[in-house]
Amino acid sequence: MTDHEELYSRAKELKRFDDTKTGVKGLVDSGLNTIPPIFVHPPETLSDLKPDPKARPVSIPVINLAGFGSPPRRAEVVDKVTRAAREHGFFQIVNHGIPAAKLDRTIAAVKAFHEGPAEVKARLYRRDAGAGVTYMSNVDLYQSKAASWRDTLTVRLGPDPPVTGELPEVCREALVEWDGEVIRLGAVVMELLEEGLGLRAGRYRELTCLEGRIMVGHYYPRCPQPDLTVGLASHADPGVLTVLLQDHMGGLQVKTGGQWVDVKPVPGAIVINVGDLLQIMTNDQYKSVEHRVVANQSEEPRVSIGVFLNPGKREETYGPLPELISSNKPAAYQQFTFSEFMRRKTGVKGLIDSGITSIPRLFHHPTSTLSYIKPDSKVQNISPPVVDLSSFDSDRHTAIVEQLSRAAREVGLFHGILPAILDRGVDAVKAFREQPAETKARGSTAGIGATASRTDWRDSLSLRLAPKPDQHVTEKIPEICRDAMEELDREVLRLGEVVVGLLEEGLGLSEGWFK
Ligand SMILES: O=C(O)CCC(=O)C(=O)O
Ligand SMILES: [Fe+2]
Repeated sequence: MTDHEELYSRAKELKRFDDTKTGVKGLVDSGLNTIPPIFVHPPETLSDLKPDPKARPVSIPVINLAGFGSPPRRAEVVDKVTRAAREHGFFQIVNHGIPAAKLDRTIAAVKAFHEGPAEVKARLYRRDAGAGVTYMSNVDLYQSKAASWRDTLTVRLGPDPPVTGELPEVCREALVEWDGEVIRLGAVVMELLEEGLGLRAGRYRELTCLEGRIMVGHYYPRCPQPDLTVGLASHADPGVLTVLLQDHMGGLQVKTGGQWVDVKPVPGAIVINVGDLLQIMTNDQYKSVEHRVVANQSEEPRVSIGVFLNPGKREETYGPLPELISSNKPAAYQQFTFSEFMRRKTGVKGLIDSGITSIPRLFHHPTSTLSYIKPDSKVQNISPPVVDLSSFDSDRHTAIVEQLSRAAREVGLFHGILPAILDRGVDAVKAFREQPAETKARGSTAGIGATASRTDWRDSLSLRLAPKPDQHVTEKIPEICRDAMEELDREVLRLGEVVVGLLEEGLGLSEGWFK
């Protein structure tokens, strides 16, 4: 299969899976023993899943909140919470005041939804970011390189409270109650975290940090090939703080000190982690760290419920708090609005336009990738050959075939030249990118992909032009670049035929062999 055919068949498989509206649980219920190829992760992800024999014993702190309200214990608790947020960005809390029975009830309610009637779930199955309640498998199904073994119920809880009637009946009461507990607990933790930085009490409240809440109820069914996929790919949470309730199954891992560490389930504990925005607001004092969930290999499904606490005022500007900036610690980030930060569809350009001077953590690549990018001093300066195709049907023909074959064998890269059309194509794509964010958001697939595992410094406008471009498709091309894109497509096809013909000749193949 060519790369293009492979992409095309993958897209069809994704759509087919999505259209079942029964998620990964539906696959498991159908009794399969191998996972579909769309779930197989690339080798670099899979090799990183294996336990590291050189790993040092590190554990994520479990902090006892008992007595945190009164002076002698308070300082101790503040110290522990602050230290954990600085070192690991993750900690668990016990004796937080929420009875164990309520934790169990919340988990059971989400489990009951996932294990409930397929029709109820199918009715909520939609990829509509604006909807209050949605059920789907893999929020980034069409953006990620590989799908993960997990289904999710998502509920928008704030700033506007959900229309409770939209919540599935089986978990309605439990989730509304859980939201109340998270608001109370989120405030306790934010107060401890701000006290540890010497901030004035209630600073987070002024910044509406707990008002924009999104709840995700994840369901990780048994995976028949847990070595080939993951439950949730490595990512950092974009918001301020995440309050996470996990059941007793385990599988959540955090990257700390360069190694993956299990967040072991502790009865009655709640997991707290720092999000990107809190790292930014604290000017890098608290860390938002990468975490992931391995695929569940047990018969019993794993259930977890995360609540992401985000600012309610999305148009307010956020950035390092002035109290945390000094000449020793200059601002590591500029101010930007939360919607600028979160609105996937404004893409990287949206971030640049908002005036950032350092790139948000979510764009940082691991050092293992970055070391490849450094120039290698031992390598000579080689650049892809430029082959001049003008008058290729004249006496230069043999020389051109020779040059192209050599370029394809040695470097695999070269280009023919169509200067005017190339320039028009490039200008058209630029014109598209410079349009107002709303225009682009309408049809664009560009994204900053905050939930994707890694993010690159690029936005893309993708147009599916083959195998059969038709009127319907071309009409969808944004008008501002439609003519130039169509012209470029025609030229690329023409050039492709010429180059392939010359390559066939260079290899001694019959004319039309590739076709
Ligand atoms: O399922 C879990 O334990 C982790 C969930 C998570 O990290 C998330 O939803 O962002
Ligand atoms: Fe997360």
